[in-house]
Amino acid sequence: MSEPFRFQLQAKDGAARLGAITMPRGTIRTPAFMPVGTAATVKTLTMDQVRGTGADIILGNTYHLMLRPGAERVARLGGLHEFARWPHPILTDSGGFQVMSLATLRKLDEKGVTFRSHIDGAKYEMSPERSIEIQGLLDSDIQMQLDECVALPAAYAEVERAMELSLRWAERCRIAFGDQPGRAMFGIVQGGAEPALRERSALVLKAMDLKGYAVGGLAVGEPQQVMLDMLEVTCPLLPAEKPRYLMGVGTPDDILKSVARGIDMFDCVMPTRAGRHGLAFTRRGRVNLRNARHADDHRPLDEESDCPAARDYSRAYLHHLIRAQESLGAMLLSWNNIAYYQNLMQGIRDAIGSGTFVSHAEKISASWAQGDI
Ligand SMILES: C=CCOC(=O)Nc1nc2cc3[nH]c(NC)nc3cc2c(=O)[nH]1
Repeated sequence: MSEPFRFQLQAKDGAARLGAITMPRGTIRTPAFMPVGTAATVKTLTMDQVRGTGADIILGNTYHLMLRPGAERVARLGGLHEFARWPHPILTDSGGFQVMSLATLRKLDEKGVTFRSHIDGAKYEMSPERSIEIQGLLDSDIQMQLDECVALPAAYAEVERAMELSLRWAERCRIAFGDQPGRAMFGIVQGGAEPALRERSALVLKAMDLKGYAVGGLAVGEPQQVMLDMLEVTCPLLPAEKPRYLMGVGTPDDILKSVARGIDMFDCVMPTRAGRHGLAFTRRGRVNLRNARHADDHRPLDEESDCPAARDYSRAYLHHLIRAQESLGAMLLSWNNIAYYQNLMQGIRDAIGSGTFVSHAEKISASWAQGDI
């Protein structure tokens, strides 16, 4: 096979990049949005629906899957792609972030994190080596290093300690991952809102010559401008010929502004979580279907959409389903929102390809500001 993991930069428009990652299980068109498939499912949607929205890759969560159904069990069942019937690329997180936000009785030291399951209280130890082993058992295509992400604001010394630990863990993950053609391991740049720490983290990870680089430690409570400032510090220090992944981001506005600063990959629970709570993303802005003003509105969310959830159902019906807490409501809005995000990404890719990204981003943002829609 040709190069088993290849990132091609196809065009640039300012700092925005158009590219493609080619892997054995398929090609990921960048800038890319990765729907979050936490427990081997993109909540409420079939994988055919997810694929139908244009997604090239989904995200799986190591923390959830190691607890239930268990990494060894998923391996016995043929790996995550077979288990969940998603034959395309999957990126798995290392579990670190989830452990620190979901597990109880967590302890973190040089060797890794120890914690109790939020499901049954069982005790687990997660070292950098075990995190890579689990991601391999899941048959993950893009694996993440184990890292420590600190919530912001945080003291400089705390951010520095976590960043240096994450660098030592990156090296241990690099060694544990070894050489797996067709798979990739990404490093995660840490450093909080401190330019000097971001610079050190980026340069040390760059020297490890990894296949791709995530920017972590952001979208953890800081203002959007702080996040964007850290991207302007970090992205220029990362190798231009490697993909850059901004973790946990974000709203459509976050994505436009982060693409403009050199980010290639995104993941966020926003479209599916908001959908389950009745919030619809549309070309003209957000629509809260819980609101009674939709009770008699026979219009669909977007008559021009290629997604049935946006085109074929009245707002009145969606309002009814959400108010009645019918599961079809959560499914249709999650479907609409994932389709909206994928259409947003396709528009971004087309604009970078034609050198019109700046005006495209302005047009998209202006269309949201139409208020009452
Ligand atoms: C798939 C992700 C790979 O996860 C890891 O292995 N570690 C990791 N995950 C993060 C997830 C985040 N979500 C947000 N905001 C919603 N900020 C995040 C920051 C990190 C981070 O610094 N590290």
